[in-house]
Amino acid sequence: MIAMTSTTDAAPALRLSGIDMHYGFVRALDQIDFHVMNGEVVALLGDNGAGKSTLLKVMSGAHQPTAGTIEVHGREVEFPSPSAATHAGIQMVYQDLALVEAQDIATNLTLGREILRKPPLGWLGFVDKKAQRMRSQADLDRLGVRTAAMTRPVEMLSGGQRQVVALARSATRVSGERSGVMLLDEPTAALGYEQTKQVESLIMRMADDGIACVLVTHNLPLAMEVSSRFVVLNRGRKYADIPKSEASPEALVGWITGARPSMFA
Ligand SMILES: Nc1ncnc2c1ncn2[C@@H]1O[C@H](COP(=O)(O)OP(=O)(O)OP(=O)(O)O)[C@@H](O)[C@H]1O
Repeated sequence: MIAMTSTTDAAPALRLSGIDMHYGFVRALDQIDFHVMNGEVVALLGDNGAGKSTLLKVMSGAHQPTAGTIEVHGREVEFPSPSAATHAGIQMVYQDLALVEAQDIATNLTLGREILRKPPLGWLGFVDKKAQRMRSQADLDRLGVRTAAMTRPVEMLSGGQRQVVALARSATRVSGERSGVMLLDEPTAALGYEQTKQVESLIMRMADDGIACVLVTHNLPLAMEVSSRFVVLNRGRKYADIPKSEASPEALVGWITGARPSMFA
């Protein structure tokens, strides 16, 4: 259920306040405040077990927080399920796990937004494969993504190519939505140089289109390249919130390893 309060355009695309999350006796998140504006890429950094994935799962409706509130464009919301978050314009990239192996790239890119053939075949649910291929290719061209031929089944793609297709699919779903928020969990894990560069430019293009992006990654060069702000978690607490102008790789490593004192304790 989505509870509505007032909305303002200056409000963050997504804001979390006072978020606690427990796994049994483990306190994975402790009073986390977080926000991301439209057109901003926020890197969520931290050592193993810091709470990054848990926070992303709270944002995507996969986990319900023990305490705290979530707002989308100034409206207080509740995400009892991932579909409630998707309905509010929040897309989580599930990488290759959510692709349909036996189907081709175009079919995967248009899942849930199929183009039907003209009636009467369209009334019976027959899809227009040619139109789907053309739209998928146009979407990928617009996003600057190059993969295999649109007719290639996903099961014949490399792990890296699958990741790029999954990311592109989320990008096409979220683009054009005023409140679009993209959640990316390690989007370049297992990617080669060329595909990592494609993912970098895809993230920057989404931000240019006004999409709010939250990037969880251990890949500091990627984070430095695309992010406008860096939020560091440490043992479930927000440890630092650093604008790009103050961030250097050395400083970020210092915050991640806990060597520097907290600005926000
Ligand atoms: N399903 C679970 N059950 C119990 N504890 C969990 C579960 N998932 C995560 N945790 C614990 O919650 C804390 C935060 O884990 P989380 O996966 O969010 O960290 P992370 O920052 O994403 O780590 P990594 O970089 O290693 O993926 C850790 O102490 C972890 O052991």
